[in-house]
Amino acid sequence: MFTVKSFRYNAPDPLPRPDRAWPDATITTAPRWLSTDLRDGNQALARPMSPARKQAMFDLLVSMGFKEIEVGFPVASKSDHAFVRTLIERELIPDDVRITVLVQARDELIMKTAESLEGAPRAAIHLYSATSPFFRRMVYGMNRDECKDLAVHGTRLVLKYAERLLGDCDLAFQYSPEHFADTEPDFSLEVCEAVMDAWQPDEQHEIILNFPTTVERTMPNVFADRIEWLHRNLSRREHVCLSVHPHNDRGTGVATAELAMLAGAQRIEGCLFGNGERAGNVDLVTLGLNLFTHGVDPGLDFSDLGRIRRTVEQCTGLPVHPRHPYGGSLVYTSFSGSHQDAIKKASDAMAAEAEAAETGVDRLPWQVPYLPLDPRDVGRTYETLVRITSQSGKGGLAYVLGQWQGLQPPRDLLVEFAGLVQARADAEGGEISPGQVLGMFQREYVRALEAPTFPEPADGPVLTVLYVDGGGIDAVPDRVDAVERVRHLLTERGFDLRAVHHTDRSSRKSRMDMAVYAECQAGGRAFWGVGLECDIETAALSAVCSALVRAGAHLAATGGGSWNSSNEPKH
Ligand SMILES: CC(=O)SCCNC(=O)CCNC(=O)[C@H](O)C(C)(C)COP(=O)(O)OP(=O)(O)OC[C@H]1O[C@@H](n2cnc3c(N)ncnc32)[C@H](O)[C@@H]1OP(=O)(O)O
Ligand SMILES: CC(C)C(=O)C(=O)O
Repeated sequence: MFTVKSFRYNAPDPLPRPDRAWPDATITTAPRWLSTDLRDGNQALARPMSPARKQAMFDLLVSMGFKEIEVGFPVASKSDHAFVRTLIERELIPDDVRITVLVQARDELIMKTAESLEGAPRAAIHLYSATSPFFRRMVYGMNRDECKDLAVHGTRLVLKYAERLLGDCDLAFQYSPEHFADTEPDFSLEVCEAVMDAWQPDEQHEIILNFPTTVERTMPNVFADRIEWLHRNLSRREHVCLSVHPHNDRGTGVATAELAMLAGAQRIEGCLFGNGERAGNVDLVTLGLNLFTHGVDPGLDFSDLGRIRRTVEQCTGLPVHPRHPYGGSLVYTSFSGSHQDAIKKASDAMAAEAEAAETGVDRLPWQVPYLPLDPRDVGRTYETLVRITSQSGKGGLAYVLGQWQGLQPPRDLLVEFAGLVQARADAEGGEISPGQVLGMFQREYVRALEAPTFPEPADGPVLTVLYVDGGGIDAVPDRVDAVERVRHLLTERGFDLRAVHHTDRSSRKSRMDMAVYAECQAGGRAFWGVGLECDIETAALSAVCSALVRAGAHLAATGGGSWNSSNEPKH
């Protein structure tokens, strides 16, 4: 039985903050980003990245615009060390990019780490030591002072080896009190102050103080309170870059990072698509595109998110979840009818607005419901926007028919067709692909007219309405004439044609590409037929023929009567 174990687990104490200001703040600029895909991400893989994959990841990060890239833990393995050396010796680090390497506060390790950076034009050493009471007691066996001394000692060692080995390098320094979120706030501050006393940050030498959740155990607001408290209480604040390193154990890494920014964090460390230890590091794709969708420049290029996803999947060997925010294969796809209907209507409305304003849709504010952004802004197409299942309705079918064939069937036809598609989807239980939708539409409504052959209309159905949609009819100045020609043609043949409509904005592309939808009433219900032909007359005849044949077949099958369906034309 699953029982609550409050003796084992409890919420960390919040920091009393009666004067918190972050809830009223807004994010107006992007933070500095550090990608730790090649370090925290890589160390969490069952099969760490090969040199080629590391290089592909590095190239991707550079191409996206990352300026700070943690490239490994050089003393952890030969391959981490070799990768750092390759980047330096082959001069693969762009001038505006700083690589970072991680190391523990241990003499031998810091020396080797500094050695690994020899020849680098610019780099950062990232020193970490744990500060939480758990860790002090269970792992280090240290009291607070000893734990603080460990961090200070490590900082002095970085200074010592930097001076000895890295004189020509523009070297930055970063310190992380590991398990910060589980550490007493006053102790975190005390350790950071002591580290700063050793590093002596000034205008020329900032210090990056990086606060990790390490294991996410607090709610984002509790973390934000801590960050705001540090932001206000750290000395030498103008020389400190306040950085955060959220993990995602509670599934709130993104919220933690965003609230931390409100609270004063200037830099975020994370991984693309949230790779990293356990439930991952904070996802930089989501964070960046959250900014983008609020109109804030993330400073990172997400214009080809498909390429980013494929590269990350190849490098890590981990698939991105289909529902992953912004990048998942399904996140711009809607299956349910009312969503599809709204997407179709809003897309059409935006296209009309753009046309009226003589501008592109991409110049208008995004106003399509159920879609967080225009998929084209991240290099995704509209093709998979709408997928048809038993949850779909006429709006979705209108979208598919419009998108794939430029067809704009009238509403009543769509209502009928939706019934047919839904019956099939219900029976088969799966998705009906666009190809299947088009095939069903073709088989059901469209009949090629090899010769202008007709069933006799005499004692049968009444042809009520025609909808004409064609590039030709829109393009030619005599479009009224064209419609009149059709009316004449059909009435001459004895059809009682009640109305002819034509589309205002044709989606058919060429003059030779006409769509005509004909409705006839028979046996108390409507039957639709569609003609897709090169000229309006043939398309109209074809549509009428199809509607009549369908009506005739139905009446015959239901015993509702029939009419003379001779194939001989009247004329
Ligand atoms: C939250 C994070 O992601 S931190 C990054 C974690 N990444 C890694 O651990 C990958 C790289 N690390 C390694 O490959 C190895 O741990 C090495 C190469 C650095 C060291 O290996 P080993 O000497 O065999 O040590 P091992 O990892 O088993 O034990 C760690 C020792 O370092 C101490 N230690 C752990 N963290 C730190 C630290 N930040 N600063 C100083 N000492 C530390 C431990 O207390 C332990 O001490 P002990 O030898 O007295 O028991
Ligand atoms: C080294 C630090 C920043 C870390 O990875 C963590 O605490 O999660």
